[in-house]
Amino acid sequence: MQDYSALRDAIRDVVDFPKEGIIFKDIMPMLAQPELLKLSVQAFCETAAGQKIDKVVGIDARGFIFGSAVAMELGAGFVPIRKKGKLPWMTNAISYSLEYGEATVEIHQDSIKPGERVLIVDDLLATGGTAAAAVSLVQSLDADLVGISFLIELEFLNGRQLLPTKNIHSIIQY
Ligand SMILES: O=P(O)(O)OC[C@H]1O[C@H](OP(=O)(O)OP(=O)(O)O)[C@H](O)[C@@H]1O
Ligand SMILES: Nc1ncnc2[nH]cnc12
Repeated sequence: MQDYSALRDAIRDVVDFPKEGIIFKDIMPMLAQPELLKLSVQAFCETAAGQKIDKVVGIDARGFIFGSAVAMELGAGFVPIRKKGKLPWMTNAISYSLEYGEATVEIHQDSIKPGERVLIVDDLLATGGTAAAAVSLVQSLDADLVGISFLIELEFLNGRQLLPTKNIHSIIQY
C-alpha cells in the first residue's frame, strides 16, 4: 500500500470553521503543491484500479477539483453534481443535511445513460449526507454505481452508514 502521509501532513485543521465546534480539514495547502496534487489524483485512480468507468461524478465544489482530473486519467467523462440553481438544463434534485448545514443538489437528467458505470468522487466524507444525496441522484438516472471515493474520511462521524456497503474508499482517515 502506497504511503500517503505527505498528503495528510499538508492538510490543515481550522478550528471553528465555518461554525463553532467544527474542525475544518483544509486541503488547500495540499492542492497548492504540484507533487501532492498529482499524488492525490493517482490515489483516487488507485481506488478504481481494474474497473471500467464511463463517468466520474464530482460533487460541488471540492469534488470538482479531483473529479475532472480523475476522469481524464481513467478515460471517463466528467459529470458535476451542483448546488441548486447552477445547472442550466433539466435536472433531478435532492435536499440533504451535512456536518454544518443543509443544501439541495442537482444533476442533469441527460448526463449519464442507463447502465453506464459511475465512480462518485468527493474530497471528504463526514456525516455522509452529501454522498448519500449524490448516490440517490446517480441511481435516479439508472446508472451502475461502481464505487465512491474520498480523499478524507472522518471515521468518527460514521458517514459510511448512509452509503452502499461495497466499494467505498478513502485515502486518508481521521
Ligand atoms: O458528509 P457530509 O456531512 O455531507 O459533508 C461532506 C461534504 O461537505 C463538504 O462540502 P460543502 O457542502 O461544504 O461544499 P464545498 O465543497 O463547496 O466547500 C465536502 O466537500 C463534502 O461534500
Ligand atoms: N470537518 C470538515 N472539514 C472540511 N470539509 C467538511 N465537510 C463536512 N465536514 C467537513
